[in-house]
Amino acid sequence: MTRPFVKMNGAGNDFVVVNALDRPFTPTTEQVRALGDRDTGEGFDQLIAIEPSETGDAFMRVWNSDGSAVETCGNALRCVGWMLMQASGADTVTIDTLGGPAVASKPNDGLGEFRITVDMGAPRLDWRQIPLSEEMDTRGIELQIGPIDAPVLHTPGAVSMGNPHVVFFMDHTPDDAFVRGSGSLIEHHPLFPEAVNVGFAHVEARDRIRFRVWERGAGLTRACGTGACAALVATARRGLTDRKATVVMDGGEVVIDWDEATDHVFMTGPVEVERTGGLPF
Ligand SMILES: N[C@H](CCC[C@H](N)C(=O)O)C(=O)O
Repeated sequence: MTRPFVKMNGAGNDFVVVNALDRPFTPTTEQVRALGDRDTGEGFDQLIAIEPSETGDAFMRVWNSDGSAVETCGNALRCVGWMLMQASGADTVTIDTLGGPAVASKPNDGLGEFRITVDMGAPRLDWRQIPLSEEMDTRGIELQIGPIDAPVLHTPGAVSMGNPHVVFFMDHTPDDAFVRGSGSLIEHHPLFPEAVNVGFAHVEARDRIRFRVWERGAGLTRACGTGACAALVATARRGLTDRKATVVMDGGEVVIDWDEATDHVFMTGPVEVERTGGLPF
């Protein structure tokens, strides 16, 4: 019995999204890796399953392309939110994740129907919530990165959006070699017991960040929604940006607004449907 899926992306971060509302979907790590292979499988950054939820409109389960099951995925929350609103006609939906609930809504920003706003909830900023393996001020953590002695990599910020992020404050936009080399070295650094998504934020203005990312379990991707949220929070905490900024990533841009009254982070950005298909299980 094949399982239909929709291939989607949010700012170029791409997903295979399967419907598990009527039938459980429990892929093995090897099956996820095989599906994620861009040469021999469907190819994706993350595999997403929409499951029933007791408390929300649906539960979103996330696997990285390396097969690791993770807490949440910001760009996928926009895609799943769009799908659920298309199916129900609702203007807002609540999506539960292992990283906490998120509320997706239509931004009505006059920029068309393929844009969704997600209330990502409050950032988690205590060292134990990232988590880090020792107590530190998460506005600027002390990170020794082996052979790399690049001053630009000193005292990054650490933020959790339900998943762990470290954000480096760059004076330029790094090239692929730097993102791959530094990101792959830092992703499994012992300071991060659950590993970490590695972001590089080049603040171009108080309301504009050029952001590149090496994702935990997926490598260099064209965008990372939770990473964009973490970048805004980390740069705002350092006084480098206002609490609202456009985050420009390789595959597109999102607007991140860290609301002072609620402490919630709101992300608005694009959704794209690429194609449909069927999985063999
Ligand atoms: N690689 C992430 C999961 C996907 C997050 C990203 N694609 C997003 O849009 O937030 C992690 O291991 O925490």
